[in-house]
Amino acid sequence: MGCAFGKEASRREERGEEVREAKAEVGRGEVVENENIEKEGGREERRTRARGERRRSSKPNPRLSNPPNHVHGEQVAAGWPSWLSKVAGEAINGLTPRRADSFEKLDKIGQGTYSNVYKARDTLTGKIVALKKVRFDNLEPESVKFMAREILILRRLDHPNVIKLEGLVTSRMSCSLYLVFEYMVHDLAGLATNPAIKFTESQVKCYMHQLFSGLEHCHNRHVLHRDIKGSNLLIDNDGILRIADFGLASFYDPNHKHPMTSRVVTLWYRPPELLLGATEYSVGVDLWSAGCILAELLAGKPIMPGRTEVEQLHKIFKLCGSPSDEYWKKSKLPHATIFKPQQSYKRCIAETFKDFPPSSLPLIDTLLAIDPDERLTATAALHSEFFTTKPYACEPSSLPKYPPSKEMDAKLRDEEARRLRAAGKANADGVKKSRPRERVGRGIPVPEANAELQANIDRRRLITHANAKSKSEKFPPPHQDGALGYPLGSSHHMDPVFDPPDVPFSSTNFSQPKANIQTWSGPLVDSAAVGAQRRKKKHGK
Ligand SMILES: Nc1ncnc2c1ncn2[C@@H]1O[C@H](COP(=O)(O)OP(=O)(O)OP(=O)(O)O)[C@@H](O)[C@H]1O
Repeated sequence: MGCAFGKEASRREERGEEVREAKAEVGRGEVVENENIEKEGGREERRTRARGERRRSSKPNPRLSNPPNHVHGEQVAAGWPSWLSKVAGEAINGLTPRRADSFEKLDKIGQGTYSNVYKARDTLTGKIVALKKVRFDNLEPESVKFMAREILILRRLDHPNVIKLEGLVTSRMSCSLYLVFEYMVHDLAGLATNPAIKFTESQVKCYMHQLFSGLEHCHNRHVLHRDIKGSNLLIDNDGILRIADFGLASFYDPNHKHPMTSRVVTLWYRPPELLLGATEYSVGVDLWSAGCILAELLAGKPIMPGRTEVEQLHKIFKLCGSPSDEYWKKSKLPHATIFKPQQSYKRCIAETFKDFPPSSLPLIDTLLAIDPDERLTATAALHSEFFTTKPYACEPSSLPKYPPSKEMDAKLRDEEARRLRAAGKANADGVKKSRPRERVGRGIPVPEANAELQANIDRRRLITHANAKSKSEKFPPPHQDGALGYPLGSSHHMDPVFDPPDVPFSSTNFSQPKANIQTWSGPLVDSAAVGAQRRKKKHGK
């Protein structure tokens, strides 16, 4: 997407339109379900109509509209702040807020683009919970509406493999809102990236079975998650996996395809149709991500860690084959002409993953189909050979009890390792100075994928802080994506030069996990200290 968008985006930025356009992108994308969320007023509506885009109905969407006055009054009387009831009345309908002082905050356990997550004790029940504190910049209606959509979606779902919203915490005078969830001690990314943990085939089946069951439920309830990745798959101490973070999720209508934004799903797990700009898509997007996760669990590392959208598509085509001419013609994807590779690639899933259990290959093959219509549904995946041949999925309760492990811990571990490597390198440099010949023939270091991911996350945070809180801005705007190694104004064609050499997936070892794994990853960030640091920075600016 690099430079065509990049130039356009810089021009827009010059005109001061970037933020507005980002919102409009979401507005265009989700006209039907989120009509009232994403429309900003008459001007936007006129623009949509002028484009001739389909609108299901001119009636307000009752799920998302402001409540009538008497409901608003009732909600305020029940303890909800007026700003929340005005903008997100439907999302909180029928609920009563819990008071913040009925929870005891214990630790900060996670940080998202627009939230901080804390471990806390419910003082009424003694239960340990996770409190997701949603940040609102000046109570901007846009960000409140996004959070309202997340709440509405969470309330629509009820399944053992989907995180359960247990309540909301706020008060009439409060400017913040906490979402209460059951506390989950691990996430799949944290476990999968722990070098001390190697999953067996039946353990991989156990996690994947739970993922497909959760996805089946979401899709049956007409919810697309749109950000399936390891760090959003939370796992408790009984081995139960729950799909979490519905911040990018959307309702969809399987019978009436409607346009949605293509700027969703974390890059490594983003399907080709979204990279190519598709705005009409369906459950296939989540199934592509699930296919990436299945292969990642078996390989022991992410299978397509692209650094830019261009590089991501290139990695996809190299593994999954470049699309046929028929597909290019049929799909009419907006960026097809820009991204069509000059060279065609043969699909090589079976060769690349030759060491994987044989029953996994047909499943991976169909989940990673370039054409989303060819991907299995979650229900079909659950009935696939992968789950019906031995070794069967183990029981979640038989999974080993791991020490707490989250992607955040893995990042801290990576940072520590990097720090140690840097320190070692500094020492070695001192030594090398006296022995220059040793430098000859040194290997090229393996690219640090997580550093890229971290850079992305940091940039996402920057963007989110800088702009209005549109969830579509979680991903770098195209002109910034260009800055990641795809210079503005250079060729749009994918050139293998941009793709670092891939490491083959050859030595996967399905060994039993070690019994006594002690890989505690250091103290969690002290929220008070972080808060103080942030305040300092803010005032320092
Ligand atoms: N129920 C929970 N139990 C334990 N930890 C949790 C829970 N929910 C979230 N977390 C932790 O907090 C982190 C951020 O939560 P979440 O992904 O919901 O927020 P977000 O702002 O939408 O994040 P992102 O920017 O990644 O989309 C998660 O990666 C996870 O580590």
